[in-house]
Amino acid sequence: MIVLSGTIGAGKSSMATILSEHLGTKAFYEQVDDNPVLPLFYADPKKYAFLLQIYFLNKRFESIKQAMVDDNNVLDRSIYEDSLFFHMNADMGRATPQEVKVYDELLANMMQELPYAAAKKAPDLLVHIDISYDTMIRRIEKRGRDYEQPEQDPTLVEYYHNLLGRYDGWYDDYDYSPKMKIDGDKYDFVENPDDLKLVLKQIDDELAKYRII
Ligand SMILES: Nc1ncnc2c1ncn2[C@@H]1O[C@H](COP(=O)(O)OP(=O)(O)OP(=O)(O)O)[C@@H](O)[C@H]1O
Ligand SMILES: Nc1nc(=O)c2ncn([C@H]3C[C@H](O)[C@@H](CO)O3)c2[nH]1
Repeated sequence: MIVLSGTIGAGKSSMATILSEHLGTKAFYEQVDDNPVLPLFYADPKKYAFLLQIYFLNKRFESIKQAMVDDNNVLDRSIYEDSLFFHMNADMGRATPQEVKVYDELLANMMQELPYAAAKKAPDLLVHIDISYDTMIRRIEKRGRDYEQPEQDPTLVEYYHNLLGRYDGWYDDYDYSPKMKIDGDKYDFVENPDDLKLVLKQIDDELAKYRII
């Protein structure tokens, strides 16, 4: 299983489609447009942070179990990043210490089940798409989900800065599997075929290095 990571608008869903087609495997997407809790969370984060987290945890676990059935399926975001989101929200006062404790214990418990529920526990390769704040905002605007727009909710500027800041340390500390970074500012793998070729070559080389393909 290949897992994509990166902040909001990094290009994970786009890359999940591209990479799974390239490898002839399946993509497993994050539940976003059909997620009933996400708009509620953006409207009232304090009330809905915990519920949203349980929603994502449940859906993510389901996707991991399905994705791990066959080799080289591609997962749009890791379960570890959900925890990053929640801890950041908790530090912003949007979840109680009790909710954090329940979430952390539930996550640990569910992770212990993975070896039984699926062939193995960790991804084969983490592909992290790294983007700057400016690119993040441009992509969020380009995609146009109402509730993510800083124009509508100026508090999102600080939220997005915090999130990006946490991602740097998160990637450096990540050690569950081999990992690689893609420069999402430099390579427009969505609209530029030459950039796409270069990015796919970087991923193929890394997969070959670890004998994943
Ligand atoms: N490398 C890229 N070059 C140009 N446009 C891109 C690139 N990556 C993504 N985009 C565009 O940016 C927007 C966000 O991309 P996408 O939905 O794939 O991000 P994501 O990481 O899955 O976001 P989220 O975590 O919020 O679901 C889309 O409109 C997509 O077409
Ligand atoms: N609070 C919170 N916790 C998560 O685990 C999480 N995972 C994703 N998201 C939000 C970010 C994008 O708006 C949108 C799509 O990634 O969903 C999350 N929000």
